[in-house]
Amino acid sequence: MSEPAKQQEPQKIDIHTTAGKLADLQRRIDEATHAGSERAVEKQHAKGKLTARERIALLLDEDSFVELDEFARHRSTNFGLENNRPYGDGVVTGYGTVDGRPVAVFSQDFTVFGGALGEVFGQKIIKVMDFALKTGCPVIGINDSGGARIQEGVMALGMYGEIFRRNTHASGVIPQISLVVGPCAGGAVYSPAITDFTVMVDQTSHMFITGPDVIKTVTGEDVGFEELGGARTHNTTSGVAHHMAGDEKDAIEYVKSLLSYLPSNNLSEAPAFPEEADLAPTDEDRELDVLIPDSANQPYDMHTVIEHVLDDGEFLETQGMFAPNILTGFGRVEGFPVGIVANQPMQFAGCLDINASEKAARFVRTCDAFNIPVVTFVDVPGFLPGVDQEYGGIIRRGAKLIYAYAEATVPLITVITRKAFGGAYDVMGSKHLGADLNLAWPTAQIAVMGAQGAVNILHRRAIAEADDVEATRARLIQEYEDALLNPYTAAERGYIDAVCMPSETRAQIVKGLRQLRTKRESLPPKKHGNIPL
Ligand SMILES: CCCC(=O)SCCNC(=O)CCNC(=O)[C@H](O)C(C)(C)COP(=O)(O)OP(=O)(O)OC[C@H]1O[C@@H](n2cnc3c(N)ncnc32)[C@H](O)[C@@H]1OP(=O)(O)O
Repeated sequence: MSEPAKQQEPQKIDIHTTAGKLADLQRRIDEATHAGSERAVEKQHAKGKLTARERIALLLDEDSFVELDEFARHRSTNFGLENNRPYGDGVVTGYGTVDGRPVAVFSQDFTVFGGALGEVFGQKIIKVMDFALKTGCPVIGINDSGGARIQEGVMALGMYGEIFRRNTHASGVIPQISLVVGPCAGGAVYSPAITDFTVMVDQTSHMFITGPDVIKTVTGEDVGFEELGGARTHNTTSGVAHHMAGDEKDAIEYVKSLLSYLPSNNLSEAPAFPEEADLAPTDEDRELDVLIPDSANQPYDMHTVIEHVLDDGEFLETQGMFAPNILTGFGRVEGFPVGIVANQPMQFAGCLDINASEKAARFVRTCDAFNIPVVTFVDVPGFLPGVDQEYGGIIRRGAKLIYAYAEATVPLITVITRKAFGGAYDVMGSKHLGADLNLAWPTAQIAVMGAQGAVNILHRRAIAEADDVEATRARLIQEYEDALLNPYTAAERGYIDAVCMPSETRAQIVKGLRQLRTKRESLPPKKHGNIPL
């Protein structure tokens, strides 16, 4: 249990006078803002962590924070809790602005009851979430907590359930961002998991359902906090987190950057800084004309393509450390936010696998929910082969990406830079799934499969019977490449709207997005779809 906050010297305040009542309020405010003991604050700082209020101060514009429920406190009498009733009950909630735009925030205070969530604590979070939903502003949850307050039992669990329900109802209506800057354990992890983005800090953030001790007892596995649920693990292995920050300041800056691309709610426009682009190809644009290697097996960095298209080359990557074979993130074109999805030939040759499919699907749905156009860059040789992929459910999990593109009604522009083979061609924002503008570079190869595989299947017998096997194979490969590995067969059928020079890509995307700004499309009415989960 936390130490009671250091009591101030009793002041001679006559609360029967106006001056006394004002002084009494001041005293209470002071008590509320110093709810955690000095020792607990020192411990917090010693761990390299900020306090709940310091975090809010860093996140919000100066002097913009308006606190709610500062004087709320628990009414629990279990285990002597009645002798320790700090104002605020261990969570600071309220609203304010980030870059002048309204947001709601809750910040769990580890210096009070280890940030553990009780009934009143939960009610405060619920209230501020409801407030955010009613006013249509993003909610940022700062998580640093020992989880359900043990002394309050089922009331704490009930509150978590209420929070999860609100997270779900707010999903796709207002942006929800979780900053995990300390422990977030047990079922408590499911609130951040439902939100749109989770940001963690290296070494000081931990998320897990069951901790190392329980795991050791149940399964015998030896694992430390960091390896089990640290920021690196959730950014590289589980995909739970979207960014690993070096410290809390960096984490908060990332949250602010994310907010700069997102609208306040699903009915409002994302922040834009319109600036008419110069469409004449520049020397920088022409760098793309020499990007694609002559050999189809040689990789290149898809970041280069993305940065050539986005304003000032600025790309805010999400889940940059997870499934690096696909890139997702935000940027601007002519000052308007866009979401980017792109195969990355530098990793697994850009193949789609389970992780990449889920990462991209979630991102496309986030963009669609918040009316942010999606620009997709395609260089995909297919799905990653492997028994573990099949057993892991690549069929149902890969299907999520199809589902995400097919139900998206935001402007969709797709550019095929090189390979678009097999089912992966369909999946990656194809015309057939509903993309509005599909472009291809002259280097595009749109086909059922690559030349080697195709020739082995189509001409197995001819190759086996040939006098010169290698020469025959080479000739057949050449024939296949010349006949099918190009963008023109697709262009003949209108599956590709235009084949353009790589250096024209930026101008094509600018013009396309201008035209699509008035796009309106709706899906058949239904309660909700049944995305393969
Ligand atoms: C639907 C949601 C269901 C759930 O949340 S189930 C999960 C329940 N929570 C847990 O199992 C985590 C319990 N806590 C811990 O393991 C550790 O406290 C934790 C989070 C790793 C932090 O460790 P340390 O940094 O060493 O800090 P510490 O243990 O000294 O804790 C600081 C003060 O906070 C208190 N505290 C932490 N978790 C609490 C809880 N759940 N309920 C009530 N009090 C809790 C702890 O007793 C300590 O108090 P004090 O400063 O000694 O007075």
